[in-house]
Amino acid sequence: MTKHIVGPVDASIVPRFAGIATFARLPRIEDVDRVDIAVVGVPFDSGVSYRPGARFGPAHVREASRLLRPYNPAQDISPFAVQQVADAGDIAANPFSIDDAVREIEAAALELATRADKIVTIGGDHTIALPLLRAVAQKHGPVAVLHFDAHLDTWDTYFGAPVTHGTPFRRASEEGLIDLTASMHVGTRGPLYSADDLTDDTRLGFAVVTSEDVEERGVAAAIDRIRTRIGDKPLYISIDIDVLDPAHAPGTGTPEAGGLTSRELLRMIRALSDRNIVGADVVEIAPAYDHAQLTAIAASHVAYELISAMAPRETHQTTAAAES
Ligand SMILES: N=C(N)NCCCC(=O)O
Ligand SMILES: [Zn+2]
Ligand SMILES: [Zn+2]
Repeated sequence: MTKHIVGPVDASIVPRFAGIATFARLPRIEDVDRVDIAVVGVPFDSGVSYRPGARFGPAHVREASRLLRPYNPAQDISPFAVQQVADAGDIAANPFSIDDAVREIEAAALELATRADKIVTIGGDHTIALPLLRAVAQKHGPVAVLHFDAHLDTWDTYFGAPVTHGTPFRRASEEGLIDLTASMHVGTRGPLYSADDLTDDTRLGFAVVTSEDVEERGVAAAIDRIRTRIGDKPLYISIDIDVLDPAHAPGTGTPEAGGLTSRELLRMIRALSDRNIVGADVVEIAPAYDHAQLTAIAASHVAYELISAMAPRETHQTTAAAES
């Protein structure tokens, strides 16, 4: 029996600049029966250490995602036709209490997981990866984490606060949410507090492909290291948009020079389409510092490649029904 899949609004019938923005003009979750992938926003940025504004990231990425088209030639897949993808709106997270917000995000992600097989989250600052990983680990156990970021985000505390956007992977490691034999940071660079930041991170168990490694040895070598490291483990991909060079993604809270190009990042995600991706986030998009939607366009393509990489390959592709 063919499953009925509701695809994006057809841009040849309703201009793509018309209508309320859902991600990629997909249906809202309320408008479909079953969901393979839910795209959900987490407009929360109370965990930032520098520039605020990522709370406006989800709306900004949705706005910039209007131009995405249904067929992805780079992965030879129509990601919205072979699986039901829907926009689940935003999680309401308390902006005045990080503790409350983190509880609310975990609870909302668990609730959403009863309706959707997989969740792709648009942030929000990187604090949100902690409650998202708590929810994912309840379903899958400890997951391999592939973390694209300029920063390690395994620092301990800021001003004594343990849950911030610089600490999610330290807390998640301590809580046993991460399979540390199969996890790695990609694209790290820039000034640190001390050399201990690196040794602490290595002691936790993460492997690292730095931004300099990508430049020196090339993207193909980076992809080899990533694929070997994650193997066939359940994989959670967390992408801080500041992994991109500020030239490619200026709209972010803690930019660092010398980063990846969007082309390099998209290629690395495409190389994961045969892996068991169980969830993903794209975080730290801060529109107040963006120009010409540069950062949001990059983030929307990153999310599109993630959704494409998650798509089932064995299913025969059908054309998505255009519904508005
Ligand atoms: N997760 C992001 N984007 N940044 C962490 C930066 C922490 C710091 O201020 O040192
Ligand atoms: Zn970062
Ligand atoms: Zn980060």
